[in-house]
Amino acid sequence: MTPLLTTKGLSRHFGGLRAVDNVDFSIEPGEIRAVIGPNGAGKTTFVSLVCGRYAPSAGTIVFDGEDITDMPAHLRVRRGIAYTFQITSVFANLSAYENVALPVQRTLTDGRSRGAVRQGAMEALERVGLAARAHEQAGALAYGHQRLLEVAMGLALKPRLLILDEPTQGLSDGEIDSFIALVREIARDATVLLIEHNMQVVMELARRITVFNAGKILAEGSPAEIRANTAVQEAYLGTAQEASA
Ligand SMILES: Nc1ncnc2c1ncn2[C@@H]1O[C@H](COP(=O)(O)OP(=O)(O)OP(=O)(O)O)[C@@H](O)[C@H]1O
Repeated sequence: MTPLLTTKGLSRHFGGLRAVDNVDFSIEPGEIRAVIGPNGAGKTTFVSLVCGRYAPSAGTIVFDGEDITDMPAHLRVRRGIAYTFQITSVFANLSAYENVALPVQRTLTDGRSRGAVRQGAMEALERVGLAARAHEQAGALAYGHQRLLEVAMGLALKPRLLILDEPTQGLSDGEIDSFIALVREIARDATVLLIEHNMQVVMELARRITVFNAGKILAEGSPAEIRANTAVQEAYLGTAQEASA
């Protein structure tokens, strides 16, 4: 199968720091891929390069056969790459509906008809279970609902690749279970790249896991392979266990 996204030798330096260092990565269409690794490993920087928020210091990015290395972020959105931020980024003073209507408008090239905006926005809110709260002010929603609203904002772009950066951070156990079901549903027609610290979410959702450490890919494999990998245990799972002990 032809990969949906491939990076070759992708690097981003901040002064002397190699935040992302010579990364060769690829993801197949329809996959749910988890990206894990200790704090500061370079995960957010890596996906920021993919979505065009940062320019790489070196390397190439190919999306669906097209070299997008130098493409501005808004054109990558048009190609189907959507990114939801690590930190809640909803517009607090707008309604849930208005938050989702904005990205819907970005996808419409046909004069932004009100009917099409409404349909796209309501569809995205329904998928995350927020349709009944469409007219509530986003800033007044519960934290878990704000995170779901962000996912709806990503879905409103009708992405082919949806990048979720720590989407379950701050969610309750019940909300995490619903979130797992939601990502499975999203993956029926999109590829999902998920940066995630919660290992239960990672192990349940991902077919393959990519482990970052110090800007490089330390390991890649199935959940079982990653669990059994001693280098990963030392670099990440070990510290995670210590942290939760
Ligand atoms: N804009 C920036 N300027 C300077 N250094 C940066 C910048 N963005 C990230 N870094 C540094 O790059 C390294 C990688 O950071 P990054 O946020 O990509 O890691 P991460 O794996 O996403 O971590 P976390 O799990 O904590 O989100 C860190 O040392 C970070 O301090």
